[in-house]
Amino acid sequence: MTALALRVSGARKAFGGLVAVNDVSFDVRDGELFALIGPNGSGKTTMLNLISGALKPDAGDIDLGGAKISGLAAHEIARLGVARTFQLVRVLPSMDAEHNVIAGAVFGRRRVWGAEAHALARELLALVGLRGREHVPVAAMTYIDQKRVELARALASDPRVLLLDEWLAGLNPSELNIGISLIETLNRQGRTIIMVEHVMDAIRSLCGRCVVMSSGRKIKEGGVSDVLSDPEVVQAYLGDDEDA
Ligand SMILES: Nc1ncnc2c1ncn2[C@@H]1O[C@H](COP(=O)(O)OP(=O)(O)OP(=O)(O)O)[C@@H](O)[C@H]1O
Repeated sequence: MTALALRVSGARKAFGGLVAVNDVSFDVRDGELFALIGPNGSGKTTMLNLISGALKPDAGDIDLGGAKISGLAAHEIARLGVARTFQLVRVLPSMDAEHNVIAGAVFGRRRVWGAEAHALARELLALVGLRGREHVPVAAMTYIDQKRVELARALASDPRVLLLDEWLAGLNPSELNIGISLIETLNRQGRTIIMVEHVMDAIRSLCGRCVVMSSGRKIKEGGVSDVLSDPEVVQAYLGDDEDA
């Protein structure tokens, strides 16, 4: 059996009276492509923020490769091997694509500099479909290309766990197919990925296991096809539609 990459045990985070993440636990093993799903506002992004250290849990523990990371600062967690993309892309707009990726290489787990960092950046930009666009300022790129840059930057740190927060959102159907096969390629290369996603076809085709959150709680965990046909899960999503 492969090693444990990430363990979340009893994580809790409240914003005032609102418990956004309520006693959530799950394990992700090395090499897994794992989904965190649930209706809008169920706590998925907050859970990613707890893992990456953008927020500190009020209770519970998060371990990376068996070592406790909860409570550490975000930059320390990044160094230890957690990288992420954001729901609303965060790139350095005045810099070109290559320098954005180099920034990831410098601050992550794999610290490379100089010519090695440039070569790594070019390799990763090619992997995400941006060969030949290394020197385009990111501000001049389309949204999908900015997402690609952000993903390449996250990969540049060689993370043990990669967090993708709705990376496929906003893509048109052909971009979506490209995005899905890119994530599949990353996982086939051995990358451990936790994806928060609303595109269910992508979850079905990509992920082995998932956790479903609703109102801050984990309501289901298991194989994707079993979980998505579970009546409680269907009801959680239908309830969300009625609220919308
Ligand atoms: N910084 C914050 N301050 C106060 N409330 C917050 C904060 N961040 C999130 N929340 C609230 O916590 C709850 C969970 O939000 P979160 O963004 O984690 O959900 P989500 O499942 O990622 O939603 P979506 O699918 O819409 O992105 C929501 O009610 C949200 O309004």
